[in-house]
Amino acid sequence: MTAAAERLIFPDQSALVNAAAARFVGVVVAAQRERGIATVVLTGGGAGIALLAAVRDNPGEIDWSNIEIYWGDERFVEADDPERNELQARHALLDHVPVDEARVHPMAATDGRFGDDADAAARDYATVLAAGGHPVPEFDVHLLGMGGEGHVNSLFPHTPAVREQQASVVAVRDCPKPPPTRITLTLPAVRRARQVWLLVAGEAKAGAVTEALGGASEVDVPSAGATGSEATLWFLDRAAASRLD
Ligand SMILES: O=C1O[C@H](COP(=O)(O)O)[C@@H](O)[C@H](O)[C@H]1O
Repeated sequence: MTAAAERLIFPDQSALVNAAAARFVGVVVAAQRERGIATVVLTGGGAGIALLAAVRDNPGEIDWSNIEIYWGDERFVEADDPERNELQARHALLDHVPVDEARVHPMAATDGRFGDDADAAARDYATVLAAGGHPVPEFDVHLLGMGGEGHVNSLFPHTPAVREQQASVVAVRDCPKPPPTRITLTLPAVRRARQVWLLVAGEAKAGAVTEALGGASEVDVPSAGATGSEATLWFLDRAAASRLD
């Protein structure tokens, strides 16, 4: 089942990030109370990393030993490259809280076990996702940023990756946004999440927001296909929402 998208509009990115961070803490704590463990998917990008820094400032009652952490996509570069979504997430949050490293699941880097074989790295991450017995866990929340052309994770318009219906994770080459080689969860994997949150700020994204929420196809505007089974929340600042009715 897919939930109708809900729009939450804030004056600016800072207000958006603070509201999303507070809600993220609430979802994690509620999942830990209900199921003992929370399962989240992190994203890169400006708002996604800012959310992690805001959670670091106000972590509420999160039990850091009982949170499984995955990434929705990764730039396929060396582990210490500042472009890595993992590295940015570690600097913003994970290096500062007592997470259980066995529950932190970064995607491979080019200086890791698969070298520059992005397909092998993607296959490996599919195995990581499947370790719990389902091809993809039922994530409590999957965070997403969105690019100005509507990309989410590393799913760009009109690419094989955004059309992928079988694999949970694929390698992507020749991305229009650098770095060119990436690894990404596919839309069917994103849709395993109970809640999908899109964190979108800035006028440059207003057109894609309007198209995604106006019924565009996911091949044209990948964010249109990013939905959760229980909730799909669009956290928008006024600029990003400026072309909505
Ligand atoms: O390249 C990426 O871009 C998106 C959006 O980033 P933003 O800075 O425009 O918000 C991001 O969510 C994704 O994880 C990342 O790899």
